[in-house]
Order: sequence, then C-alpha cells, then structure tokens
Amino acid sequence: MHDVVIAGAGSAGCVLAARLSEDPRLRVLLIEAGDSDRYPWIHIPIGYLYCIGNPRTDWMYKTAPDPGLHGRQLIYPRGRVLGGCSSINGMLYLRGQAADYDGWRQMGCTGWGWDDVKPLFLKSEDYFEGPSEHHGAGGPWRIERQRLRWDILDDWAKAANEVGIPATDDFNTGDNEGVGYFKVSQKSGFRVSAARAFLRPAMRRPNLTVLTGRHVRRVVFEGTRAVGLELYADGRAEVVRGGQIVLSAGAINTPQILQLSGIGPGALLQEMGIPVLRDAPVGENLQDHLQLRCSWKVSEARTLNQLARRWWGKGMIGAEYLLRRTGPMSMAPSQLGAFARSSPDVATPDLEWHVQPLSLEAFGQPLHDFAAITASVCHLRPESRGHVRIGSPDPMRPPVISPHYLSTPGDRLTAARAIRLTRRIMAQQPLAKYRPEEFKPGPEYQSDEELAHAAGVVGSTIFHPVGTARMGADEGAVVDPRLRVRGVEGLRVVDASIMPVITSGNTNAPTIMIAEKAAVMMAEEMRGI
Ligand SMILES: Cc1cc2nc3c(=O)[nH]c(=O)nc-3n(C[C@H](O)[C@H](O)[C@H](O)COP(=O)(O)OP(=O)(O)OC[C@H]3O[C@@H](n4cnc5c(N)ncnc54)[C@H](O)[C@@H]3O)c2cc1C
Repeated sequence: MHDVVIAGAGSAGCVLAARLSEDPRLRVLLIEAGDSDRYPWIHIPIGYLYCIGNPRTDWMYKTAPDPGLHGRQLIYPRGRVLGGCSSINGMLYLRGQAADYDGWRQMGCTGWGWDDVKPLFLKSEDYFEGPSEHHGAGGPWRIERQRLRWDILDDWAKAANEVGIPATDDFNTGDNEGVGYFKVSQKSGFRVSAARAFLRPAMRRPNLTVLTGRHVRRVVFEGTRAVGLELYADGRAEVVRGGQIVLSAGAINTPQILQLSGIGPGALLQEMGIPVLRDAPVGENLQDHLQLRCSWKVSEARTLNQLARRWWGKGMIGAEYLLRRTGPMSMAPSQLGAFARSSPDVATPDLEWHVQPLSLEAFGQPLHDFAAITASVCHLRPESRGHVRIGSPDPMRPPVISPHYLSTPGDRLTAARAIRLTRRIMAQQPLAKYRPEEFKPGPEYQSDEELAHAAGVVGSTIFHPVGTARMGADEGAVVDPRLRVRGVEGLRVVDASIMPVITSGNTNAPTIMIAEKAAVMMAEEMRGI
C-alpha cells in the first residue's frame, strides 16, 4: 500500500509527487490517464500547435454553447500526458499580482497571502539571471528570456508607453503593470514542463511509482474516509489503495471525479443516480480568462503570416532552430505582454495583452496570407462564473463545461473598454509606419453595447479554467485552506481547481506554487508538526 496516491500527473501532480518522494520513507503513487511525454512536439516550443487538438496529448474537450459568445462552442484543450497542460501550454511564466494572494488571505485562506507564497515561487525557480529579491535559482524549473524579438512588437511596446503603460523587464515582482517580453519556462530553446523539471529526476527514486494510461474513475470510500482510487485501463477496472488520496486532475477533471464519487451538488448527483456522500458546490465557481482577439492588417512589416506560409520561409525557420535553437520554432504562442488598468477606478491592472506578430481566423485555423498583428486582450478578474458538471454517470464521458463568459454587465463593460484601449495603443505614432487597419473586431463596432457584442464574436478562451473546488474557511468551500476536502477524511485537492479567485495573469506558475505549498503542508502533517 502507498502512503499517498495522486490522481493526475499534470502541473500540480508532477510537483507534488516529486516533492513528497524526497522523503525516502514515503511511498508515493502517481497515476496519469495519458501517455508518457516522450513525444517530440512536446519539447520543441512551436510543437504546441501539434499537441493541441491531438488525442495523443489533449483530452479534446469542447465547451457547451455559450450565450455570452452568441452560442459558439470553443475547443477547450487540456493536456492528457505526463506534465498535463504544462506539456502543451504557451510556456509563459507569470505569477499574478501580490494583491491576488492577499485577497485569498482576506477571504479566510490563512497562509496564502503574497508574503506566504512568494518563497514557494522562488523555491521552484531556476531563473536565468540568478537569485535576487524576486527570483530563485537552483530550483528544478528553468525560466529564461525568449530567444527572439520582432520589430513590430518592439514598436507595439513603444506605442503602449505612449498611452502611459510603462516599460518593464519583469512581470513577476508582485506588481505586473507594464509592457515587455514575457519570460518562458524553457531551457536552451526547449520546453521545460512540470514533468521534465520535477517528475523525470524524481522517477529514479525507488519510493515513487508512476503509472500512465490509467483513467481514474472515482474515489473509493470506507464510510467517509477515502481509502483508494478506482482505475480503468485496457477494458478492466482495479482499485489502488493509499493512506492519503490526492486529486490533481485539473479544474475540469477533478470536479468530474469528485462528482462521480458522490461529492457534488446534491440535485445533480441524484439526477445522475449517484449516492450523495456530501452535498457540496463542486464544479461551480468556474472562472476563466476570455481573450478578445483584435487584429490589424499592416504594411511593410515582417510578420509570421508571410514567413510561415512560404516554403523558403519555413525552411529558414527550420534551419535557424536546428542551428541555433532560436527563431519562430523556439517561440511561445505570445511573445510580448502588457498589463494595465481598464479604468482609473481599478486598483491594480485588470487587463492583460498577449501580442503576436501573426493573425488567424480562429484558434486552430491557418495563418492569414497577409501581414498582420494580433493584440489579444483579456479581463484578468472576471465576475462571470460558470460550472463543470457531469452529464452522465459514465466516467468515460466528458463533463459539460459551461464558462458563462461575459455574463455580467461589469464584464461586458470591461470588454468594451479593453477593445477601446487596444485601439488607442494601435493608433499611436510608433505604429503609424505600418499603416494598421483593424479587421477584428472591425471599426463598425463603436458604442459600449456594440463593443460588448463584438467581444462575444472575437472572444476565445486563453485556457485558464480554475476555481471548481474552491478553497475557503467557510462552509460553502469545497476544500479548507490546507486543501482537505471538507466533510470527508483522507482526501485532498491539489491543482488549479482550488483557487478561490483566478489570479491576475496566466495560471501555470500559481498552480505549481499550490503544489509546492501542498507538499510542505502534507510533509508537516506526516511528521506530526
Ligand atoms: C493550450 C494551453 C496554453 C496555456 N498557456 C499557458 C501559459 O502560457 N502560461 C501559463 O501560466 N498557463 C498556461 N496555461 C494554463 C496552465 O497550463 C494550467 O493552468 C495548469 O497547467 C493547470 O495545472 P493542473 O495541475 O491544475 O492541471 P493539468 O496540468 O491539466 O493536469 C491534470 C492532469 O490530470 C490528468 N487527468 C485528468 N483526469 C484524469 C483521470 N480521470 N485519470 C487520470 N488522470 C487524469 C490529465 O491527463 C493531466 O495530466 C495554458 C493551458 C493550455 C491548455
């Protein structure tokens, strides 16, 4: 029997398994539905294009038709492989803002304020410039500068300066206001996933077992104590038992497993014929960042659209990567970033831009055949709340994902302001030489109401679902601040699901921090501290 059994070897699961197995007395079992990460497109940065929408690496989910997006369904990639989403994501390294974590603490999540969690961010890190007040070095997770720049992005940054967004070289000090190139989780031109950074070195330890290709169907209980997991592989079910059970299956699959195990909204479980062990709002409180993809045609500019469509362009890109590990093949999907406020009433930046020297009709479609730039903007602290609910008692059926984007007047107003501010940046003198012409959403949208409508037309996920097993000190929370599922024993959730409120930035580094903190708390408990 294992001391700890973890479901899901994604960003959080890899970190937790690696940290817990540092203690040779602990026997740790990590279970993953997907396959090994020995797949070249995971490691070559541009390979995310081939990992998303590929059943080898992606759960291939879709959202339910979303009223805020005028009934559109979105493809909703989730990593299904060792490393989880960290094996297919955009590699951008962003911790969020100090105010996010201070907000969690204020909500009753003792131990989760910025001063509490900052040392854990530093502990994971191997920052390319070495240790400093804000960065760690010598940790497993390598963070580097990107290995390319684009003239048009440099000019976009200058245009942002013109509207009062200051230049910054570091979005990770707790205050991310500014414009600059993102840092990435890469080493020498290759992706550094949680599997590569944390899990692979730990897999040499005799006290860590990693099983791939095993689908966790539900938690097994004796009374109200979790004692194991029911797995399914190759047409047969088996039960693995453990002293402590941890769900790290991510913000979509963790609530699914909990609901299938009888922990979830009572009415939903009854409708599905599942005996209710605990009536809890599991799967509710889904939060995500909606990116509004605004694009401009440009003249006399080098963009990826022209380069990547021509055979000689592709050849040059391939040769550059082979020889120097630089250029577009080393590229994160977004290179330049900016954080700013949508209005003077907002205390800290509530907008983030991902700026790309390319354009496409919709995510997953080919690049346009004209020169263009995309300045995708998202509202970092949306009020809209969606849900994840099982649609069937069959564990092999995907859950229903309903993000409910743009479902509050406040979110629609912020979307309108976000598009307006993006247009203001594009109208500044440093970009004038490119003669930008807006084609998405299009100049026909002008009033707040029209722009909010346009947001529903061009909006798409930026892949940050969180919050579906909310942490809190109140009775309505799914897990307590030590991440123990309330109302049962021996069961924890450690992944992006526990965030009470989404962070003001991308969610991978915060998830890795959550796993670092869980490992410290679990080790303390097991040592009887
Ligand atoms: C396309 C994409 C781009 C992104 N870009 C960025 C970015 O650039 N920067 C950033 O900070 N964030 C980014 N994110 C978000 C970030 O990667 C996630 O927030 C983070 O990885 C979530 O980690 P997690 O551990 O909660 O879940 P995951 O990493 O999803 O891990 C869950 C794991 O559990 C496994 N699993 C699920 N169900 C079962 C089951 N029933 N049985 C067994 N195993 C199961 C999954 O296969 C997976 O390996 C991106 C995400 C995506 C999808």
